[in-house]
Amino acid sequence: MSWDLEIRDVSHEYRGNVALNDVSLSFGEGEFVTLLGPSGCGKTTLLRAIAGFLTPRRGRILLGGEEITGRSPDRRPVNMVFQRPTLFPHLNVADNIAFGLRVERRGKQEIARRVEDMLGLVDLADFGGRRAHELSGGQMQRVAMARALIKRPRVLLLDEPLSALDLKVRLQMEVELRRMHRETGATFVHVTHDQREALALSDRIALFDRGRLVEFAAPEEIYRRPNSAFAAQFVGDANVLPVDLVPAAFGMAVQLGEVRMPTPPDPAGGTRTDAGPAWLMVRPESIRVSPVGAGGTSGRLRGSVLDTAYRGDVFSCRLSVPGVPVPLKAEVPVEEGVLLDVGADVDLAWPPEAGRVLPLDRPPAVPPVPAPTDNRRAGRNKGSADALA
Ligand SMILES: Nc1ncnc2c1ncn2[C@@H]1O[C@H](COP(=O)(O)OP(=O)(O)OP(=O)(O)O)[C@@H](O)[C@H]1O
Repeated sequence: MSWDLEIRDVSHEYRGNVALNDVSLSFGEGEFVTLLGPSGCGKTTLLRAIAGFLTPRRGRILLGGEEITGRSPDRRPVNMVFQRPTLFPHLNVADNIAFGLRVERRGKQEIARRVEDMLGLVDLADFGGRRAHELSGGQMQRVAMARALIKRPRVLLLDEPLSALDLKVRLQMEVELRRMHRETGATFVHVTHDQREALALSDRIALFDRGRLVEFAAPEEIYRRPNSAFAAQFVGDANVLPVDLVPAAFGMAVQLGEVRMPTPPDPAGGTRTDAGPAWLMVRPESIRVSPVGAGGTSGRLRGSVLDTAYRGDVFSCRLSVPGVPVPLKAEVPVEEGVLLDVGADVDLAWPPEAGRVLPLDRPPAVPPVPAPTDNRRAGRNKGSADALA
């Protein structure tokens, strides 16, 4: 039997406040799926409905082909790990992990064997005798994982389990989570609003916006070929630029500010034929920035540097382009040594396939373009933030 998890037409409101709006999704057995989206978009509500902590107003949830929508949490092969683990303070790590099996009245030997397996799985083999207050945040979260996994759930629900941890521990735990997922073979359903974490962990990402599922695809697909301006901006913070599609000699052209360019090739094979406003998506790392006239880019698209931030391997910079109401974000590799003085004029270019035309579904949140500054103080981070200092 296959333990696929199916969410069918699920909607939920809290006293008239819509949290989930007709969501349908199915996860294959053993998949690692992340529910991603901004705060309040309904991720936790869906997780709680899968766990059995709430029954959605409408729709059905099936596991292995069997309906579990109204079943109590203890009667579904599902377990949950919370953002902040609550371990029993009077029990040591091994007893905390064993707790669920003791409630099930399993034999002593079986419990001891399974606890040992779990301590190994979460890499805490020598920690069985410690108390909760003798553990770091990351170690507590590992104990919580072991406690949830010891009952061999078919589905493990993870409610932002890494968000309270330091960045370094979080990165380490990401690797560990993937390993635990591989070793247990359970379906992992993980909630986060951190798009970087979702990209790093998931087989597929379900992206939510205001209670609706807006995209469900593999990380690379969402990153490279998002289907909406919202997805492009939420995952990876792409440039989403207002453009006009205008008829040209062969098909359509894209009018960006004062520059007209060919429409990017559409990987789906379709060709846009409807003229009018649209969004053009370009990732910051796809934009090549060069001094005016250099590198044969012929200066079709010219901008000036608004500000820069040194990030170790790249300079993140924002550029103002005439006729474009939002700043363009670009990442310039440090070794290219491009002079990025604030106010400097630069040529911008990107390969045609790096652009993507998106429908005008919803205006992305657009920060106003700050006035260029001529602040040229020494130091690597330059620009409008300095001007405020
Ligand atoms: N118990 C509740 N009573 C009333 N409204 C609620 C309740 N729980 C959640 N909501 C509302 O339902 C919507 C969805 O909430 P939910 O917690 O599912 O979002 P989320 O995406 O998990 O957000 P976050 O990332 O902040 O946890 C929000 O508008 C929230 O205010």
